[in-house]
Amino acid sequence: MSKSLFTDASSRLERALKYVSISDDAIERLKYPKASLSVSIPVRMDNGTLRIFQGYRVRYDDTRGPGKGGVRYHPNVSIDEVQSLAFWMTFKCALLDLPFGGAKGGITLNPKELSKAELERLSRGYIEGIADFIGPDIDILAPDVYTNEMIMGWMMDQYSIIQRKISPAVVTGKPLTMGGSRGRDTATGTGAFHVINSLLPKLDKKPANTTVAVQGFGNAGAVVADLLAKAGYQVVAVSDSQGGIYREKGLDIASIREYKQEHRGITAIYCEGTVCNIVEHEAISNEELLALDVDVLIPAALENQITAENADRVRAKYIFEVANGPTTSEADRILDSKGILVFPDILVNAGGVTVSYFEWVQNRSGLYWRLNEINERLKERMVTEAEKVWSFAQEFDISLRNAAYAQAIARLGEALDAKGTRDYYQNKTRA
Ligand SMILES: NC(=O)C1=CN([C@@H]2O[C@H](COP(=O)(O)OP(=O)(O)OC[C@H]3O[C@@H](n4cnc5c(N)ncnc54)[C@H](O)[C@@H]3O)[C@@H](O)[C@H]2O)C=CC1
Ligand SMILES: O=C(O)CCC(=O)C(=O)O
Repeated sequence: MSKSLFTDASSRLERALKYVSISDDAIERLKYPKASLSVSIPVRMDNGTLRIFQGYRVRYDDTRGPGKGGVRYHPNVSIDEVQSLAFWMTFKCALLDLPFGGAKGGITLNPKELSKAELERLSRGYIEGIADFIGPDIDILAPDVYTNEMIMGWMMDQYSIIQRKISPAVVTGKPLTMGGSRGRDTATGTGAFHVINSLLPKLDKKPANTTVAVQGFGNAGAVVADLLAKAGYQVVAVSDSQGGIYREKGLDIASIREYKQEHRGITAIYCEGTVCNIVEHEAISNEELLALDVDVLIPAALENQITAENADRVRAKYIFEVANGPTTSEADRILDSKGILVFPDILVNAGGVTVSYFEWVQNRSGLYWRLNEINERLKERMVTEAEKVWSFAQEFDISLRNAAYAQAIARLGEALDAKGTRDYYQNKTRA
């Protein structure tokens, strides 16, 4: 039987514990999710029938602050996946020193099959189901795969209706007009760009002689591809769920982004003003993209993409994980034995939750920041944490993943011990 995603995810905790000293009580607490909720969501479809959808929210840990994490709409969403994503959020928020714990949510569906009205009823129904489990000081939602600012707006509105007060801080990634933050839509890709652009020079890589392939051309992948191309990197391949495109001379990412917005798919296109032409390229599968002979590979779609089955075929020198959990722990060992450096998800994709934190702060203070203030603060945080992970890995000669986890675990251990085990309270209530 294959390992569950959560078993695989938690093996990262086990491995990194070697490099940090925290109490046995804290270790035990970190092995289990604090609370999980599963809800059935009845939705009246446009044709009059009633359909029941399955939704989840898991709050993995809230020792350092309220739970924080996105909501995914995807056919493969399961409690195992949501729990793993909530686990990763816990270590990500601790690594970036954000005053949040980790949480995540999801609904099992193919959102492309629903009309806009059905999606709205579903999103509001999800909030009805989990309203008692979330809140600005309890657990705060955000976008993830196949959810966006429109959906976040509906969720925030529904929560406010239930509470009978405007509660913008319960959801981040909202439309600007509903209290969203400038820069949240591009934050994940922008944060990843800063990590890549600040760490590659340490490996003597300059943009012009660095080729890049990006798997997943959504909110996270398209933005990082665009920023890398603008900075002079050679982005030679990109893909979405339908497959990918490869062009040895490099792709015009800005034109491909525009094309994708209008047509939903991707093609190698070059636009000058209003004139666009499809340029010669090779159509490749997602599997082929992962095996391209490039310097940098950026998985930015889903988990479990680089596994024991295909890790041996990876030829990139550096992997920057923009997706959550794209590399399995067995694949990690194979990549390591081939000398491929993996820059871990909990560092590389943390720009999204960092600007979500800024949005939450703005909602609570009522004072809204300019885009350049957001981007400067984001850059400063990402570069600082990337440097710390890099130096820790160098100092102890360990993988970047172990270095990132060790630092996050140290912060979590400190917070768990500061709260104590609450034995006194529990014994008293039992007596
Ligand atoms: N949106 C955010 O703020 C954050 C997202 N992430 C992670 O980044 C990854 C991507 O998320 P988003 O860009 O937000 O989602 P999105 O919904 O905006 O885009 C997903 C992209 O992946 C493509 N895709 C789906 N299945 C694929 C497959 N099997 N192979 C190749 N491409 C596939 C889709 O066509 C789409 O282009 C996820 O792992 C997510 O958890 C991580 C941190 C923050
Ligand atoms: O912005 C957030 O709160 C969380 C984004 C997210 O789901 C993630 O980082 O995986």
